[in-house]
Amino acid sequence: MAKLVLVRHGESTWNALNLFNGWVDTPLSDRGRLEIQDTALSLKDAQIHFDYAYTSMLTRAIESTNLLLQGINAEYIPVTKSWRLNERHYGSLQGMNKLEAVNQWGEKQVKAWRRSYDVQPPLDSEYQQVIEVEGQEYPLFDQRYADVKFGDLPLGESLMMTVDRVLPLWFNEISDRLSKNQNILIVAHGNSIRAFRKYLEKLDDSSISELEIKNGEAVVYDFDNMLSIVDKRIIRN
Ligand SMILES: O=C(O)[C@@H](CO)OP(=O)(O)O
Repeated sequence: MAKLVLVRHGESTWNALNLFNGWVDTPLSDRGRLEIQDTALSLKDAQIHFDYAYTSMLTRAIESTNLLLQGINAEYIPVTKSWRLNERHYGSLQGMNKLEAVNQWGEKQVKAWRRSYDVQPPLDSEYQQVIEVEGQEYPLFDQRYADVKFGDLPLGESLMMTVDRVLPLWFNEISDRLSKNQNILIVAHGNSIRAFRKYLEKLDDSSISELEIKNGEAVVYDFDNMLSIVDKRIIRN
C-alpha cells in the first residue's frame, strides 16, 4: 500500500508578521524551523520510508523539506521542485497585513479572498522581480521561473485556479509513482495543500472553505492499488 504525506511548511517570517505571503519568497522563522523538526520526529515515529519528495520553488518549503529529510535520515532521496506546488498567488494583497486588509475591506470580503473556492484576489498589475516591504526586498518573479511558459505564470489566483495548476503534477507524475508503490512526501503551502485535499478527499466548495492547515501539519494517506484512499490521519504538533 503506497503512502502520500502532505506537509505544510513551518512558520515563515511573514506568517509571523501576519502578512499575505503568496509567491513572495520568504524564509522560515526560528519557530518555523522548530515546528518542522517536530514534524520530522513524528514522521520518524511513524516509520515511513519515503522514495521520492516534491516541494515548491519557494524557500520556506525547500528549507522545510531539507529539515524534514534531515530529521528522518532520508536526505538521499530525490526531490523535485515545482512551481505547481507554490502557494496560491495572492495578487496585490501580497505583502499586506491581513488585519489591515480586514480594516480596509471588511471581514466578509477578506474571508472570501482567503477561503472561498472561486473568488480571485485583486490582481497584481505586473510581474515584479522583487517586492519591497518595510524597506526590505524579497524575490518574487525571478530567474527560477525562466522555464515556465509565460501564460502559466499567475498575477492572482483563486483556490480553483490553484487546483488547476497543481493537478497536472498529480496526473503526470505523483499518481504514477504511487501506482508503483512508492511512498511520496510533498512539502508545500496552506493553499496548494488545500487544492490537493479538495481533489483527493472530494471536498465540496463549502467544506474546503472551512479547512485550515497549520504550519508543520502533516496529513498521511494510504492508497490501495486503484489509488483510492483507504486511510487518512493528521499529525499536528
Ligand atoms: O499568506 C499566505 O500566502 C497564506 C498562507 O500563509 O495565507 P492564508 O492563510 O490567508 O491563505
